Amino acid sequence: MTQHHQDQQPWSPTGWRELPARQQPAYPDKELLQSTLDSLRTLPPLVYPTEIEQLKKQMGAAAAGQRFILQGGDCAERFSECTQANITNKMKILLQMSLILTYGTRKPVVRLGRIAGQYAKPRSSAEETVNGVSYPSYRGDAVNDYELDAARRVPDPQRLMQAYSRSALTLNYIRAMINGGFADLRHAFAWKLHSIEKAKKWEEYRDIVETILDAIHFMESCGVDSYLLASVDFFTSHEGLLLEYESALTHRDPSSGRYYNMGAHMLWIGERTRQLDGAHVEYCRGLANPVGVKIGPDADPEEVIELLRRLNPANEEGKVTLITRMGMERVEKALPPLLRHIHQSKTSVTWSCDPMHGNTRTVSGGIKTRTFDHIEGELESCFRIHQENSSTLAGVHFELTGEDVTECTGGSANLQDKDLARNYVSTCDPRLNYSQSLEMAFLISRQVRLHS
Ligand SMILES: O=C[C@H](O)[C@H](O)COP(=O)(O)O
Ligand SMILES: C=C(OP(=O)(O)O)C(=O)O
Ligand SMILES: [Mn+2]
Repeated sequence: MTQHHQDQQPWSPTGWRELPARQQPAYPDKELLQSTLDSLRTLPPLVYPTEIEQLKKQMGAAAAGQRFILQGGDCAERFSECTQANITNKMKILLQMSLILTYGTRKPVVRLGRIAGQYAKPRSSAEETVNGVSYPSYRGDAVNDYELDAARRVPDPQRLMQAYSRSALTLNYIRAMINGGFADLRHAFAWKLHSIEKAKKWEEYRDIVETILDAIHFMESCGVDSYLLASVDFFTSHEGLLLEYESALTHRDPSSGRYYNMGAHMLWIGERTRQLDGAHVEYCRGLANPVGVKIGPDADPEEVIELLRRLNPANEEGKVTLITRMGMERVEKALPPLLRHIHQSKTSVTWSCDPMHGNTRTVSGGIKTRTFDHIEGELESCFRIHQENSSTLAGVHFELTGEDVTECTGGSANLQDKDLARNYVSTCDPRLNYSQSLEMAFLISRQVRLHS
């Protein structure tokens, strides 16, 4: 099969098995894997095709500058964190950020959580060594246990079923909250989090909410019905890493004949698994879902164009989002040629910036962190470079949490490396905490206004 003809070949949800698949768990118990996948295939989908199409339309509108995408959540969700408090706090920070962004940019925000399925992680190294002992690396709760115990680090297929169930439970609660009016703008003061006293930006947020509430009261007193403010669209996404799991959740929609991954509204392909002739690209090319691809600083522009042709042969708007994650230092050199080549190729792309993954540094003791100023630096460069190249940055992609964690340094509380140990909770990459996330939303609003 030649590279150029692969996209014309027939596609099936499991056709990727013919191609090399990176970052897949080596399950010792193959029979248990098969029976788990068989059960997963029979279970009801988590999302519905019309919702997926709705998101694709919104992503297309964002590419045209009519909307702005906020994609965010944990690096790795944990099964143990599938609790009311945890889900509520994540929704609170995402809703607060989206309100700040809507107000600041005057654009509707596409709310896309890294949530309800973000349970699998690609790793740089297959093993980690602690106190001279080697263990298989933790690959997310869908694969193995975080606990440092050799037996518990062995990939267990039953975890796939737990991942599906926890995703369903999480999404069920999100839907209940939204249907119940939790996202109603008139309740924007109630999205208060415990760590509010520490969030210097809360005052600024409160002023925005007061202005919005005044406007709503004015509208209502004019007789305008404001019931529409009671509900919002909220979509789910995760890295489409574990291909056996993802293909078990892929179903043909009988009314359109198209295949949808019904485990999430959007999937993305990671920087480590986006090889042109690899299994992840092959799997994703047959999906009708919007698909993201992470793009690091070493990506070859011609290869990215080929990737776009492969993933989006019909050049459908909103179908592919390129999420650049180049790092503050490398973005200046690496992004402009990519934008120019893709512009010339006339392929339709939604551009997003992940200012987290190119800015990771390890401090003594082996803790991974990211500096607020570096994150902001990449984001600002990205906005400017897009404008200089007549391109639109349609959204942002963040690892963040509503909790008061100490994982990234800087921000208004000016966390230092020495503070990281205080409340470092993430099992993989460092997330912006509640106050840093709020602050970031104001910075993004400013950038969107400056560059549109
Ligand atoms: O979340 C992204 C990757 O899984 C993560 O950055 C890899 O981390 P590692 O380099 O510690 O394996
Ligand atoms: C693995 C991730 O990112 P990347 O593929 O960009 O390294 C991630 O988003 O957690
Ligand atoms: Mn990550």
